[in-house]
Amino acid sequence: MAATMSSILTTFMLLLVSSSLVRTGHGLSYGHFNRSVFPTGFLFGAASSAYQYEGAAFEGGRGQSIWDTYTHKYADGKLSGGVNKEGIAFYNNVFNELLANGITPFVTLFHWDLPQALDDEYAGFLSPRVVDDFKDFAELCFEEFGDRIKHWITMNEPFTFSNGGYDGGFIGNLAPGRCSSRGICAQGNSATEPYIVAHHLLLGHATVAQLYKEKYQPIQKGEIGIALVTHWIVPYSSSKLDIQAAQRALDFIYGWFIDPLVHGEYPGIMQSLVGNRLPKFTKEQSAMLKGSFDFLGLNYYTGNYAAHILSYSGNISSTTDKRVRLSTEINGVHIGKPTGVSIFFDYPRGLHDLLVYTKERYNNPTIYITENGMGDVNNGTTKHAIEDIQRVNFYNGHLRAVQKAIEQGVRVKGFIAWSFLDTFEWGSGYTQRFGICYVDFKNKLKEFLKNQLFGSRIS
Ligand SMILES: N=C(CCCS[C@@H]1CC(=O)N(Cc2ccccc2)C1=O)N[C@@H]1O[C@H](CO[C@@H]2OC[C@@H](O)[C@H](O)[C@H]2O)[C@@H](O)[C@H](O)[C@H]1O
Repeated sequence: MAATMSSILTTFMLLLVSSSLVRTGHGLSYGHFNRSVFPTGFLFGAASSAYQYEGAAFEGGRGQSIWDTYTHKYADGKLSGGVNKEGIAFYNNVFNELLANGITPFVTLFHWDLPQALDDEYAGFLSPRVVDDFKDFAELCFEEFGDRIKHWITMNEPFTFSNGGYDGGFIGNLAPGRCSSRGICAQGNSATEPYIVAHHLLLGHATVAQLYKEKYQPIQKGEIGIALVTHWIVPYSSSKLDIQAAQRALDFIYGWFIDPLVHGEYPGIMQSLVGNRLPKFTKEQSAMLKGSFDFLGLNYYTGNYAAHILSYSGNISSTTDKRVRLSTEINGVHIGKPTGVSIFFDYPRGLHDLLVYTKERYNNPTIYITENGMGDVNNGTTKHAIEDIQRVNFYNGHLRAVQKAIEQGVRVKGFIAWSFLDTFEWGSGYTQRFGICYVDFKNKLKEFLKNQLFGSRIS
């Protein structure tokens, strides 16, 4: 199976902050708030991912991934099968072009598009065999690109891949579309498979991080990390049960991955509530996991309220195990300003609180915000879309939240917006626009800079 780079996370200079938006015409008067209020060297960027951006599903020697199967049904592989030289050439061109334009690439090795051949051969991340193939793929990338790529992210959101792909996740089903509900999924077991997949994702991450730090980092002088995601979770009420429920939700969503990375073990509450359905790390695996990152990538989109529930109906699953009811409103009042995505609300306080929580609970790690953004519904006019005032206000709020956390000692080194362009949004297709640049899907994918940000049209 030809190896294909799973995704590229690149940093573009995000002009939003550096243009210090002081415009009265649209009420966009933010006063003196621009990149100078951030530490010297603070990175601003915008993100992409291979499956969501590239298309060319059958070109350039590219192998099929589980997302090709998933979208083509509903909508490549081992190195022993040979290396796709066209793929290597493609990414050499991408990286060289970025660097030639003063852009620093952050490269994510796995952004959910597992080669279909590995899913066919041994059920992908349900098998420990994936760890060796992921290591081989990562080593190829370090060899081919490590002379120029100095910021590596092993994988994007292992939570979302585990929960969305194997438990009919919160943002809807993701590939490979396995879960317990036979009305939704043809196969799968939500009670066990999310935990098995997450376990192998963590071992894959730790194996690749160990390889890089032992064999490549001394020579290539780069850094390696992982990108995690969580909503910020607020207790639904001040009751002790709801306060405990909020912590439980964070442990089941965020702690599921950051605890093994920082402490070498799953959260205690997961071990007690999931029991023997939760895989166990050997002593060696625990030691390999603990501290297996130079930085943490954090993806943040919204806040949720958490209320305790005594029991749950339906299938036992990684979602119901936490015995929490998540919601986005209390008595009809939403946690933040609504966006074009019905489950995401503009709640910058949550990003601040998540950053301080991470500093205080997980030994103040180096952090990059590797994704933050809002979706608006793809049903307006192009003119309206490139005005994009709500997005400017969204980023203003979230950048201020980051700046406040930095002032409180959180070691945030960069902010990368999701996304550079409007793109394919997984289960939502092309119905939600997250781009800081507009793409006219009906007119040869013409790209537009946003008036508020850049004032003119490109290409
Ligand atoms: N979409 C995600 C996952 C965010 C949701 S996962 C999140 C964490 C969390 O606490 N919860 C709540 C939760 C947790 C557990 C159980 C139930 C509910 C989540 O669901 N991440 C990034 O978001 C970007 C925007 O994703 C869109 O978000 C809105 C969806 O409607 C749309 O389909 C999706 O593409 C993607 O394009 C990137 O590829 C992806 O890395």
